[in-house]
Amino acid sequence: SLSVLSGTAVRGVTAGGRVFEYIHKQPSIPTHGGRIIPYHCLLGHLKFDDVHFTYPQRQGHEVLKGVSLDIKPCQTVALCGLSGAGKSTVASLVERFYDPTSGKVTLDGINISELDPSWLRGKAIGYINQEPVLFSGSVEENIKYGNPEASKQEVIKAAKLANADAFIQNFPDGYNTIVGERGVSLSGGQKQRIAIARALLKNPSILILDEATSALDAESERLVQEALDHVMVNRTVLVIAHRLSTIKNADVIAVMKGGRVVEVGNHKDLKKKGGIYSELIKLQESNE
Ligand SMILES: Nc1ncnc2c1ncn2[C@@H]1O[C@H](COP(=O)(O)OP(=O)(O)OP(=O)(O)O)[C@@H](O)[C@H]1O
Repeated sequence: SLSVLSGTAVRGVTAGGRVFEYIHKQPSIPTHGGRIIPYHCLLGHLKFDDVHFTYPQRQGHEVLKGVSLDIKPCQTVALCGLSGAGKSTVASLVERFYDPTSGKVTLDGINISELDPSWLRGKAIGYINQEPVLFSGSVEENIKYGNPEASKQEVIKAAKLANADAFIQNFPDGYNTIVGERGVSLSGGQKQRIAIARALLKNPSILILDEATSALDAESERLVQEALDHVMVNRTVLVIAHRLSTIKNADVIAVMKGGRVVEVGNHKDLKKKGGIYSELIKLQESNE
């Protein structure tokens, strides 16, 4: 028994070592400290000014090569382009997971490197992607993660706007149903609607949507899109788009290629222009 136990102990110590290595890791961008824009003054004007960026892990491969983009308050701006063009990297810089190598990203004219990252990510920006993370806990707790101080009424109101209330009420324990690893498993569309309810409770001025409506069946997609239409009102929205059909109504479409923004305009104008955007549309239509 002792010989078996010693093997287990060695494996435990090695695994524990790795866990503590992560716990003690210091992020190069501090998580707290810096300026905060009071909620009533925050407009949500995002600007990229000649931003160059190289991932620290991949020196010598510049991913953004002078991106300039002006996203006015309450505008919906969609980024599209082929895979690897740099769309998700733009979103990572908005959330300040990295700092640009040169150039700057500003929010209401303030360089985001001067802003408190925990405020930026926790209050100013909401992020919805196609694989939302749900924690082991009740549906209510999962929605409340967007704003822990919210009341039950506010949670229900957000769930209704996110088209989630009906399926939640159908669960045996309603809002107290446990989801995640040890609870009910939810479909992709249901998870997304919970994530949207969470974002509604958080009420951020800027919303980043990363491919939020892909990989769903038609009915689910309609419900998610309707919920997104509610959450997009009165906010600055940056959509990272792959399927062009979902971004036709965006105020501005920015087409990226090889780390640069190569075309900017609305759907009608870009289609008429006959450039890269119209090529992408043709490419997508021939694949469908
Ligand atoms: N964490 C990372 N470390 C190093 N290189 C990365 C990292 N993330 C992305 N890249 C590289 O940066 C480039 C741009 O990737 P990015 O994900 O921003 O493109 P994208 O347009 O969003 O692509 P997709 O549509 O496939 O998501 C690619 O060459 C990619 O390999």
